[in-house]
Amino acid sequence: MFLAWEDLKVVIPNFGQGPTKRLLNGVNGCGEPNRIVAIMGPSGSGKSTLLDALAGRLAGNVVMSGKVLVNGKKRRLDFGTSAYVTQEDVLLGTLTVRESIAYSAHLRLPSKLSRKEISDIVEATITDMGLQECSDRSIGNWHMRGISGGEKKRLSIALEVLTKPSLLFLDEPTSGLDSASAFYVVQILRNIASNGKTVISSIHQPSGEVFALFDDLLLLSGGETVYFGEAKFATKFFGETGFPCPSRRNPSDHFLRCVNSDFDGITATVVESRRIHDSSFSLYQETSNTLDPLDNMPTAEIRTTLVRKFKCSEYAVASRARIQEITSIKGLVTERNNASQTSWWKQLRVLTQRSFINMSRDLGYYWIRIGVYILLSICVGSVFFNVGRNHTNVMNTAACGGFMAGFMTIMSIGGFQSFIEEMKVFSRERLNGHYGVAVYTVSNFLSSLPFIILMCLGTTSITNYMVKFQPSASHFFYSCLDLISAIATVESCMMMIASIVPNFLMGVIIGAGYIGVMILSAGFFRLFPDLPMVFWRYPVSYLNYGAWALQGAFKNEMIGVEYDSPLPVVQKMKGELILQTVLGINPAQSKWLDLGVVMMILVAYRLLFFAILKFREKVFPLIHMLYTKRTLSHIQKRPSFRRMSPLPSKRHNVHHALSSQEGLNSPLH
Ligand SMILES: Nc1ncnc2c1ncn2[C@@H]1O[C@H](COP(=O)(O)OP(=O)(O)OP(=O)(O)O)[C@@H](O)[C@H]1O
Repeated sequence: MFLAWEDLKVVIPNFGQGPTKRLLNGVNGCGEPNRIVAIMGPSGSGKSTLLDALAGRLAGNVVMSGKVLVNGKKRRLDFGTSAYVTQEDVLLGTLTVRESIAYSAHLRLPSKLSRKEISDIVEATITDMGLQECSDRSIGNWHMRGISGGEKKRLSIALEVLTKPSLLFLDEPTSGLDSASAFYVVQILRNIASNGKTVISSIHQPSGEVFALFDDLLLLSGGETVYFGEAKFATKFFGETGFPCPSRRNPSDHFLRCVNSDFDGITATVVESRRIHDSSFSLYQETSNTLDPLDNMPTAEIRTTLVRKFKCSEYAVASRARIQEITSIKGLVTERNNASQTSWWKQLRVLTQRSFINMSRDLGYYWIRIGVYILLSICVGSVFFNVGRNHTNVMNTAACGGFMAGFMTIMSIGGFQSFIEEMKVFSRERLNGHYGVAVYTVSNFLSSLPFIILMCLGTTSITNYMVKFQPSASHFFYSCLDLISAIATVESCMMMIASIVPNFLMGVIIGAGYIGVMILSAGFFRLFPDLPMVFWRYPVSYLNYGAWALQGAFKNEMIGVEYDSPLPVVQKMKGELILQTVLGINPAQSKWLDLGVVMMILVAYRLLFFAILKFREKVFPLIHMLYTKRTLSHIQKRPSFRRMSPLPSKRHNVHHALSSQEGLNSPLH
């Protein structure tokens, strides 16, 4: 796959009077099969932004213009066309290395492959990535120590290269790794590229050995190109520009040293401390001669010189010719071999199984909650022990039911961290085209169901036994089903919140707020007839899963039961009468209707969850395209934007103004 990008600009628009911040400013480049392009630059120079722009993953608040051509055509690299390995390793920590690769293989490789064939591919990938030694170890999470950082990175790459994508993006694959692990990772990229793949990777500060493995180098500083061309000629370019690389220094260190303004501060401190230290031994004069010549020149000046000289250099001419050649390639079709080729049913089965295994191994997902629920049921059971059928105990029964339902639903927030982790894995896999949104929303529900059933069976049996609610099997069955539906509803709602706010704290606040409103409005603490008419009664109590679930539970417990009466003339009071007069609930309406409504709300939440994921995927890019068009037409009118040209000469300025008009008017995303 040939990828070329021309005059790429990424800006954060400023609709006020301030300047528009440019993250990338007229960047050109290309990637070809069998070659690795290394994107280097100091921190904040725009490496990740460039990768995101090329892969079509830019954040919603930025605007991009320019051309990205895939095999000579302007097209989006969307789901499944290429693979992207993010800087952060987003993995399910409870799985082993082999399991992770195997599930990924089953999710994406063609259904027609036999188990044996898939297993052979998995084993070959493990060997290719050098993961044999840790293949049966868990990846690790908050309560489990797992594999090392380098192994995690190789696993992240393994998961993306399983389907042999033609184009691979990697965002700082060696960050946080020691030099040996970093070399190993890049060596693997070298092997991938050598098999005809195009590899584009940002990299922070590679060692000399690692640098030698790259074919092309794109050096960025402040969003501008300092050098683009063959990596081996970069040293020559720096030498010709007046900044030769000292033989003792690793070339990549030297390039970064020239363009990283952070060194100015460090250099000043080093020079000063050396002066103080050496002068005390009268050696200052001698050692100051050994200082780097770069120490005497501000980085901004070096950078400007390099950017200017590169634009007029033979290296820029050569790379422009290469880009031209690539953009004029005709007749090559874009492969979509990275998208999943597995049937819907197989994906559902594999995803449900994987999610179930993850939930069963992650203590925080359900096990801790199940433990807390059981303890709580024992406590509530002892407080309301054998509550009895005296009319004075009617409110006790109601309080016990309300407390259990309220507490059990609000505790769903306990699983929020795990919901967010799973959503992150989903987002990564979805962007790389592993499976569809529908299959995910269904599989996540199916895998959580056994745990919710176990949780509700445990608590209902303890409370029912201790409090002595109606003992018959059908009543027990109803209580259990009622609680299962209520909890599954809240869990669906939590998943939905996790899909909107990927931030733990915000998610918990929003989730708690939501459940709080639902509990308060449910008549848990105020009876239905007494709820204020507007808002709490209409519409909230009707939209509230808790109100329906509790109403059903009261009917289940009280209909058909007689309570001792406080009046001497009437011996017994029917449960139906108490329901109507004391709790304001209509006994004529079946308890199964209440249960049905809770289930409908549950389905509605799952559908909403699906709709939000779909919306993000389909409608966001459209909204973003309109936003880009509007923003570009807005900022182009501003003189401050037009004035800022990356090109130095007058001739270049005219040419650039024309070409950028063309590019800016045709936003890609
Ligand atoms: N969506 C965004 N909104 C606001 N600022 C952004 C956005 N994306 C990037 N930036 C800013 O753009 C600059 C470049 O960021 P980028 O992540 O591309 O740098 P980088 O070279 O990859 O840095 P590092 O090596 O530290 O990862 C930074 O100052 C960053 O804060």
